Amino acid sequence: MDYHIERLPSGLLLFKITRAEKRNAVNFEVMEGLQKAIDRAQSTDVRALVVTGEGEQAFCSGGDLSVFHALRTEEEAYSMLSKMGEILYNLAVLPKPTIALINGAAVGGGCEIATACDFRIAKIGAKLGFIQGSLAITTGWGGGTLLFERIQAPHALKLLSEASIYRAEQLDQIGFINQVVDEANEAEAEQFLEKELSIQSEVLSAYKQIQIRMWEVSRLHERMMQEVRECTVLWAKDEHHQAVDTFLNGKNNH
Ligand SMILES: CC[C@H](C(=O)O)C(=O)SCCNC(=O)CCNC(=O)[C@H](O)C(C)(C)COP(=O)(O)OP(=O)(O)OC[C@H]1O[C@@H](n2cnc3c(N)ncnc32)[C@H](O)[C@@H]1OP(=O)(O)O
Repeated sequence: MDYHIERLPSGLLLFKITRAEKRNAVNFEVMEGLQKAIDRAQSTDVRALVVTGEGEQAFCSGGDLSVFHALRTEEEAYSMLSKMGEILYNLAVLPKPTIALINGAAVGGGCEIATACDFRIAKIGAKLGFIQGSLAITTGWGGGTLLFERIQAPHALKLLSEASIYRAEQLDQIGFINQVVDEANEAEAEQFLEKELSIQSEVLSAYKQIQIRMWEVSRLHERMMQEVRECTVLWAKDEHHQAVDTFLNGKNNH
C-alpha cells in the first residue's frame, strides 16, 4: 500500500503517505487513501486527523511526475486535478481539527495538501515551496485558493508567485507554519492539540463550522474548482510538459 491509516490511542487518526522512495509523491492510490482517511475521520471515535509522510526526508513532493506526466491533454489533466481538488476541499471542511505534520520536504502539491489542513507543524529545517510555477503551471488542487484563506494576501501572492523553496522557520514568521518542532512525530502533534483534546468534540466541531459557513458564503469550493480549471489549461501547454521532461530526464541521467 502507498499509504497507511491508523487510529492512535489519543483518538487522532493518522494518514501517512508511504512512498518515501518517491519522496511521498501523490499517485491515484494515495488520493483514494486520503479520501478514505477523511471518511474514517467522520467517525465519533476520531478527535482529529493528522496527515504526514513516511521517512525523514519528505512530507510530500506533490504529484507523481512519473505517472502524471502521461496526462497530456486538458481533459486528461482536469480528470486528475479535479479529483484531488475535491479531496482537498473535503479535507479543508472536515468538521474536526486537521494537522499537516511536515516531517520533511513539502513541495508543489505537497504544500497544497498542507494548506488544506487547519494547522501546519513542521520539522526544523524542512524545505517547503509552491514550486508549481517552475513547471509552468499554477497550483492545481485548490491549494493556492486555500493559501489566501490561511495567511495574509501579500504573503500568499509572494509564496505562490516566487515558486521558491523556503525553510519552515521562514514560513513560521508569516504564519503559514504554526509550530516548528524537532522531529515532527506523532507525540508533537498530540501535544499541539493537547488542550483541544480535553474539550468536547461537539464544541470543536461547532467552532470549525463557523469557518466552514464563512467558506460557503465566499464560495470556497467554486473558487478552488476555478483554480483547477486554470491549472488545467496551463498543464496542457508545451512549456509544462517540457519542464516535467527536464525534471525526469535529469533524474534519469543520474
Ligand atoms: C497540482 C500539483 C502538481 C501536480 O503535479 O499535480 C504538483 O505537485 S507540481 C510539483 C511536482 N513535484 C515536483 O516537481 C517535485 C520534484 N521533486 C523534488 O523537487 C525533489 O525530489 C525533492 C525536493 C522533493 C526532494 O529532493 P531529494 O534530493 O531529497 O530527492 P531526489 O530529488 O533525489 O528524489 C528522490 C527520488 O524521488 C523521486 N521523486 C521526487 N519527487 C517526485 C515526484 N514529485 N514525482 C515522482 N518522483 C519523484 C525522484 O525522481 C527520485 O527517484 P529516483 O528513482 O531515486 O531517481
